[in-house]
Amino acid sequence: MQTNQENLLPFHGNVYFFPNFFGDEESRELFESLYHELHWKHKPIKIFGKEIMQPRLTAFYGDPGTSYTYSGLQQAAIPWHPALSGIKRKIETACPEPFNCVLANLYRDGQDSMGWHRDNEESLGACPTIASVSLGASRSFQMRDYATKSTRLSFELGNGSLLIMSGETQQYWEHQVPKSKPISSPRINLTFRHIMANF
Ligand SMILES: O=C(O)CCC(=O)C(=O)O
Ligand SMILES: [Fe+2]
Repeated sequence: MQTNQENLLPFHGNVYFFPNFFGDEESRELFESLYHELHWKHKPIKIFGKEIMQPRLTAFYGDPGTSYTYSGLQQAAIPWHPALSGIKRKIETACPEPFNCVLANLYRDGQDSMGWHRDNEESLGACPTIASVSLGASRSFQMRDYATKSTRLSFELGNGSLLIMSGETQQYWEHQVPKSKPISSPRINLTFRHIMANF
């Protein structure tokens, strides 16, 4: 990705952060329409062969024929919601990538979370660019070196922020959104991705 932004990773990969990519008012309106209009589902994932419910709700949107498999869960894309395609167009001004889908996560409150993982599915290619938009409650997004589990970084992903991960990030770094007891309001996160054909 071409940008004048500072790379926030110290080595192996690139992370760029735009704290106010969407204005407060616009972000609040987007949150309301996505919260009420996306087809949120509570789905299981397979971990070591065992099915467990994800600690959050999800929805997967994208171009016709796009499907995404992760942690034993296959999802076919629902056709773009107009609010999601509007957000995608705006992101593409900062990050001109051919995104063809978006995985939406709804963290209902601070009890919802996402554990340590890498977005390194083969269908994303070797060096995927992932654009992550946050709306609603602010949550911390932590990263650490995958091999050593050290060099921890933490970013506060507030309402209207955009975080872009690119280059070797998904090979060398893992990330999570930990639980946060005091948070009682919801957060929506949208990760725009490009899934290659034939997966
Ligand atoms: O909620 C977030 O900020 C992260 C979401 C994420 O890591 C993912 O969808 O793979
Ligand atoms: Fe992720």
